[in-house]
Parts: sequence; C-alpha cells; structure tokens
Amino acid sequence: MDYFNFREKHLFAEDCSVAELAKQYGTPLYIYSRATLERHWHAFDSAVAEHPHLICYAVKANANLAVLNLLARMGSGFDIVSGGELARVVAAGGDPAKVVFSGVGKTAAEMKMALELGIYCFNVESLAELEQLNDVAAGLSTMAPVSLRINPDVDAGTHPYISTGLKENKFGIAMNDAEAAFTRAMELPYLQVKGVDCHIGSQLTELRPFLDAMDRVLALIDRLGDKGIDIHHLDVGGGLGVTYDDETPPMPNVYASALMEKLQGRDLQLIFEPGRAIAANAGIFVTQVLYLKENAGKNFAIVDGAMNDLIRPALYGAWQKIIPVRQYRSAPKVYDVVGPVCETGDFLGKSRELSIRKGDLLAVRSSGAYGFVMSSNYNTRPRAAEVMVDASSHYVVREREKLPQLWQGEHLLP
Ligand SMILES: Cc1ncc(COP(=O)(O)O)c(C=O)c1O
Ligand SMILES: N[C@@H](CCCC[NH3+])C(=O)O
Repeated sequence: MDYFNFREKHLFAEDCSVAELAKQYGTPLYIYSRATLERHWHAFDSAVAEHPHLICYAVKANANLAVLNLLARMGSGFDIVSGGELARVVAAGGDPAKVVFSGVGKTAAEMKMALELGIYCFNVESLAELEQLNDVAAGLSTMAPVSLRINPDVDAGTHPYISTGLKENKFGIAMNDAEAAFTRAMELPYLQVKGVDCHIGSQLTELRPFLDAMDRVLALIDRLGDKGIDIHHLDVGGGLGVTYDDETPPMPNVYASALMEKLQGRDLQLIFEPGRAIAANAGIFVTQVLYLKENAGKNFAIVDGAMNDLIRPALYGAWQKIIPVRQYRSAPKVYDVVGPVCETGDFLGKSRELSIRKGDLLAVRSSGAYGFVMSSNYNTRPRAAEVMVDASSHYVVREREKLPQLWQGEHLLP
C-alpha cells in the first residue's frame, strides 16, 4: 500500500494534493506521510510481538523532531550515534531508557551525558572505547550497560560506502578478538555486560547476509556462555533495504520472522535498529522545474532542488524515482535532472524520461531517509522546509531556513 498516489493525474500525499502543499509551503520541499511511518514501524513491532524486543529507530535516517515524537508515542526506542541525536530524542519526548548508543567515536562528554540520562545500552566498538567508558562511569560512580559491536566479516552485498560488516571496515570489534574483548569488559568494574551487537551495512536487499551474520553471532554467544558470560540481548542493527527502483527486499515481517526462527529456544531479547526501512518510502522531495535547456543534444531539466538538499544521487550515484506531480500525455523526452549548485556532480537523476514543462513540479520518491538529514547550506542555499501530512491535514515540522540564519554566529574582524 502506498500513501503517495495519483488521483485524476495529480499526485497526493495521503489526502493532500502535493501541488497544493508546494503552493502553500514553496519548493524545494520535503513531505512525509504519518500513516506510512506508523505502518512501517508497526511492521517490525508486530512481527516480533510474541518475543521480548525493542525497536530502536535509527535517528540518523530522519531526525526531525516530529518524526521522532510520532515514533516515541508508539513506544519506539532509538538508536543514536551522537550526543546531538540523544538531545533530539529527549526534545522529542523519547525515553532515554530505550536508547542504544552506536558509533565508533563517542566522546567522554557524550558518554557522560548518556549515562546521566540513563540510556539502555552502549554499543561499544573497540577496546579503547571500553576503557574510556569504564573511566567515565567510574567518575559518576555508576555502572555503564554495554553491548559489544562485533564485526562478523560478512559481505552485505551493498554499496561499498554503506557496507560496514567486512573486517576491513572501521566498524565493530573483529570476531577473532571478540572473546578477549568480552573478557576484558567483564573485568572492568564499572561496566555491566548486557549484549552483543552487529550491524553489517545499509540497503541490504537479501536475507542471506543477515542470516549469516546471525549464525556467527549466535555461535559467539554460545562460546561466551561456555565461559560463564551470559548475554541478555542481541542487537541485530538496521540495514534492511527498501525499493527505490526494482529491488525486492524482504518485508520487515519476513526479515524479522527469519531472524526469530534462529532464536528458537533462546532467552535473548531482540533489538532492531531500522532507519531506512521505516523512513525512506515515507517521504518525497518536491522540486520545481526552473528551466529546460539543451546542450549538445542533451536535455537538462534544471530544478530548484539540488545536491545540497538531497545528496544521495551525487554521493553514491543512488537512483531514486522522479515523477511529475501532474501527469501529462504529451510526448516525453529524456532529461538529466540537475540543480543550481555549481558542481557537475549536482544531479538528482540522469537520463529520465519525463513529460514536463517549465514551472512543473517533480517529486523525488523514497526521500524520507538520508534526505533532509544529509542536507547542507553549500552555495549558501537555505535548507528546505519539511511538512508532515496526516490524512487531509498537514503541518510544517521544520520551517524553511531564512538567509540570516545561514550566517548566524559568523563575525567580522574588528
Ligand atoms: C549502527 C547502525 N544502526 C542502524 C543503522 C540504520 O541503518 P538503516 O537505515 O540501513 O536501517 C545504521 C546505518 O547504517 C547504523 O550504522
Ligand atoms: N547515508 C546512506 C546510509 C548510511 C547509513 C549509515 N549507517 C544512504 O543514504 O544510503
């Protein structure tokens, strides 16, 4: 089921006309669907309803306060990678007791903040980090709950920039060093060992790498058990892919059920950290055609949205579907859809067959994850507004930036 649909040739986001939203709020514009976010979160939660679990939405995918607040209201936990994300979760009404803290470079100040707020668990990624966390916890005379992120050395079969589970990647503790790391964690007096964590990459479209990683991690949990180290939870990370084009990733319930099968007979809480699978297809990015032009036989649609707004195509060569907000019958042409930023790499899509005119609106689909959060002010471009639709209601959940905000905090020399 899709909450972004055409009605009489006009694109709707739930029951709101996208053209009307663009008229009211301007472009470029991010539009999110509340119903879609909720449905995707429930797909995970209901798949494992019978088993002790925690769904920790990966804040990095879309950190808008309204998005976090919606998920918090459903009882979601959160996976964070910075003190900033933790502060966002708190500002959005999220419960720190349901937060897991991932990332290879947590600072002492971030650890202190997280300990004081009482987070659920730290996903520790190195021996050096274990020692540091123990010191910070000692300074607060408190115990730090820890899980060790293990790098299982499986090929996630995804883009190299977003693959994290190979031994040459910077993430996690190598499987060969895992037992020694757990032994060390048990020795450190201010750490409480709770879990094993594993995240092998993003936009995975097959079950196999997840299941391989799970097998390796469960074997580790058994070896730890033999040493008297009891593991309370298994955090399987995020990474489940979505359909951008013709990919057919497993549905969250299929994925979750496959993992659950492997857990049969084990008393392990299961933690998921989905980001993209919840947010990507809950959002579109709307941009207006400024000019159509032809250079040496090539057609360009120059639009008002750019790589600073949506960087995935420029950064990873990622393909996202681009559709006109209003469908025409006139003969389509093939265009590169490019933005106003002064970089050859500034494109939203290449070689797209489109039937468009100057002034038309285009929607870039699947933009709810790693869209606005990765935007910048390059070329001194204010960041786009974000709107959430809820049936026929719509709300600005982040205002379009105003120019003076862009140089706030800058100072002239005396
Ligand atoms: C530790 C961790 N957890 C969760 C996620 C979320 O990943 P995804 O958006 O692919 O579900 C990421 C990003 O890949 C991550 O690094
Ligand atoms: N930013 C990446 C995903 C990164 C995942 C980070 N752990 C993307 O847009 O596909």
